[in-house]
Amino acid sequence: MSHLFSARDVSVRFGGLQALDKLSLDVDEGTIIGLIGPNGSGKTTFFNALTGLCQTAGGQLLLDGTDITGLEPRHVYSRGVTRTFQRSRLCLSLSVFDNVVIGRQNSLDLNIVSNLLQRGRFNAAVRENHERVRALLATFSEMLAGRIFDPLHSLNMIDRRRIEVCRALVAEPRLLLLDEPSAGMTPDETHEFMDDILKVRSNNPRMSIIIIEHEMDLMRRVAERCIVLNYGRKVADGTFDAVVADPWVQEAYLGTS
Ligand SMILES: Nc1ncnc2c1ncn2[C@@H]1O[C@H](COP(=O)(O)OP(=O)(O)OP(=O)(O)O)[C@@H](O)[C@H]1O
Repeated sequence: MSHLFSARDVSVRFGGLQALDKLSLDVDEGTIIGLIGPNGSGKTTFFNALTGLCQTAGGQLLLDGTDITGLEPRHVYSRGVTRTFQRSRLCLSLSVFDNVVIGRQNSLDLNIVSNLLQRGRFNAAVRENHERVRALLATFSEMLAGRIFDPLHSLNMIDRRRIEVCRALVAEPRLLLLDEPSAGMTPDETHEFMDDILKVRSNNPRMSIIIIEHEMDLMRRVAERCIVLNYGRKVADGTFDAVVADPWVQEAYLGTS
């Protein structure tokens, strides 16, 4: 069976540290995969390797069977892999609209001269982008959509996270990578955010999502499959219930054995 994405024996080294050690995993179209593991187990490194932000020392990253190993981040992005970051990369002084629309940079004409000369085309592009961003914000709430031109710094934590997700979604990815999206949220906000992810999923049934999370309730609710890393190696792969029942996972990660 062909997979949307596959990692084959992917290794990453930082000097003497083996951050990923022959990691192999498959992601099918339209699935949500949870990636869990202790701090420093290589989860973010995997996202960085996949999005071209760090070099691999071996192995292959395949998107639809095409080797994307070593591609520059913008080329991975234009092939339909987008992401959020553990630490926010939003620009607080810009508007919500600006922060989201920058995710469509591949389709924006940023040439001032051509935009001045072709005002009709420019205005149509602005209208189209406005409608697209507004519709995305409305996925989360009409209230957020109504704040499209507010400065980002006026939004609370959960709405900022939603903006990061919208920025990753605006390019209509095939594979969305979410790196600890609930970090810094209260339990109530985390609960709301779970509903958000499920909404995103039902609006984009063919898109696949890999989500790194320490919040186990969130994983239980949204992830169809969980993969557990430890010291850069895959140590478990299965449904949430199967993975958390694994004695190794209980002892090493959940501390409940
Ligand atoms: N750029 C880098 N240079 C050197 N070492 C790095 C670099 N990036 C990550 N590491 C190391 O690689 C290992 C894996 O880090 P990584 O951030 O992928 O872990 P993680 O599972 O995402 O952890 P966390 O849950 O804390 O975010 C860690 O030991 C980390 O210190």
